[in-house]
This record gives sequence, structure tokens and C-alpha cells, in this order.
Amino acid sequence: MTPPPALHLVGQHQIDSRPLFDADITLPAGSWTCLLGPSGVGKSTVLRLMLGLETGGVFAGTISPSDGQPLDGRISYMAQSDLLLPWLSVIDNIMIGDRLRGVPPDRDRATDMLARVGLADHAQKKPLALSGGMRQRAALARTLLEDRPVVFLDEPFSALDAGTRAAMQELAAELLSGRTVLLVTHDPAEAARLADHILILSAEGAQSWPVPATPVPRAITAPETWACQSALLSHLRGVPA
Ligand SMILES: Nc1ncnc2c1ncn2[C@@H]1O[C@H](COP(=O)(O)OP(=O)(O)OP(=O)(O)O)[C@@H](O)[C@H]1O
Repeated sequence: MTPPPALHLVGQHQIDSRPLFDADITLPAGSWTCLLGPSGVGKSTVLRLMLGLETGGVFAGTISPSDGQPLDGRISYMAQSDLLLPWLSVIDNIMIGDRLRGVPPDRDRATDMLARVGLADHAQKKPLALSGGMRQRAALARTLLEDRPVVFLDEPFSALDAGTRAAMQELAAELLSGRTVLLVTHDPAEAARLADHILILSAEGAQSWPVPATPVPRAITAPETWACQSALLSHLRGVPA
């Protein structure tokens, strides 16, 4: 794997000729950046711009990796929707990357990954036979299996119950340690646990928010996690901390 680069996006994005955001966003290399902000402000659009995907709008600006190398083939992306193919089994779905590249998939690794997301007993099922939270874990397994230096996660834990969510956060933190990760989330507690850097997106730009100095993943019950979560929630609600 090539060393994870930092990523820098600067510019203005417009939808229907109206400005959506004007932002200067840096994702430091080899660490987790959590992006928060109101619904519709453009968080997923930031991800899609960095991925070079269609956004439905017009971006005037630049997106640059710190090493100057193309990002093609270096990013793994988990979208808000699971994008599982209904005609494939769960295990075939999570190995789809290798299949599309014409590389023999590593079934043992995929089986291990399914076990780590708690789906060992569901490998042969079709996605429609799974619950929403199980499908989200299958999509997470597919993303983690890609083993890329840059990983974009768009609300990856939103459909999970609280216990499973905490376990999946810890799994992702373990497997993606040292990668350049951008996590879009609405959950201040998640950001307080996982972020090396927090950004809050608004139409005016991306505001940096302080994080505890302790390493991630932080314990849910640690005082510094609580303090960060609570201050962030107050800020997002627009009420005094
Ligand atoms: N393909 C598209 N065509 C036109 N407009 C779009 C398209 N995709 C997104 N938009 C618009 O761009 C704006 C930002 O959408 P985006 O999905 O980036 O917001 P978000 O901050 O991720 O929201 P949420 O938190 O609800 O997921 C919204 O007004 C949305 O309607």
C-alpha cells in the first residue's frame, strides 16, 4: 500500500447556480477527520467531489493530494446507501472489488472480515434477507476489505444499534489506523470517539473544532469524550455549552 496522502479541497460549489458552500478543507495524512454539519449543507458532496463523482452541481476550485499522485485506485468509499447487488450473496458482494478488477478474490480474508462484522452466519444469504443494520455491516466489510490508503465513510454506522455501533466503530478504528479517513457523521458522540480532527461544514466554510488529545478510539465513558461530545452537540444545536 502506498503511504496515505493528505487531501486538500478548496473552492466553491454551486447547485442550480446558487452557492452551496465555499470551503477550504484539509484531510491530514494518516488520520481520521470527521465532517459534521446540518443536513443538506453539502457533506456528501465534499466526498463525491474528492472522489471525482457527479454531484449535480458545479465546483470551481482544486482538489489535490499531497503527493501529487492521482487518487484513482487509492480510495475506498462507503456511501450512505449500501449499494449491495441483490443477486449476489453477501460474501460475493463484499468480494466484488477484486472481481471487478479481474483479481481472484481472497475468500478466506473475506470470510474473516464477515466474522469481524458479525455476519459469519449470513455469508450465503442474499442482501434482501438481511436487516438494514446487517446490510450496513456488509457494506462496511466490503469497504474495509478494499484495504486502501484513503477511506471515505458516509454515515457508516447510522443503521446500527448502540452496542453494535460501538463495536463497529472500534473495528473501523483498528483496521483503518494510519489511513487518511474522512467520516461524515451526524453523531457528536461518534466524532468525539473517533476524530483526530473535526470539521463543521456550513455555507461559509469548514470550521475546525477541538478534539481531545487522547488517541482514538476514545472510551465512550472517558470524561474528555463526554466533554467534546457535549460541547459539539451544543454548538450544532446553536445553544450555549
Ligand atoms: N445529484 C444531485 N443533483 C442536484 N442536487 C443535488 C444532488 N446531490 C445533492 N444535491 C443537493 O446538494 C445539497 C447538498 O447535498 P448533500 O447530500 O451533499 O448534503 P449532506 O450535507 O450530505 O446532507 P445529509 O446530512 O442530509 O446527508 C442538497 O441541497 C441536495 O439537494
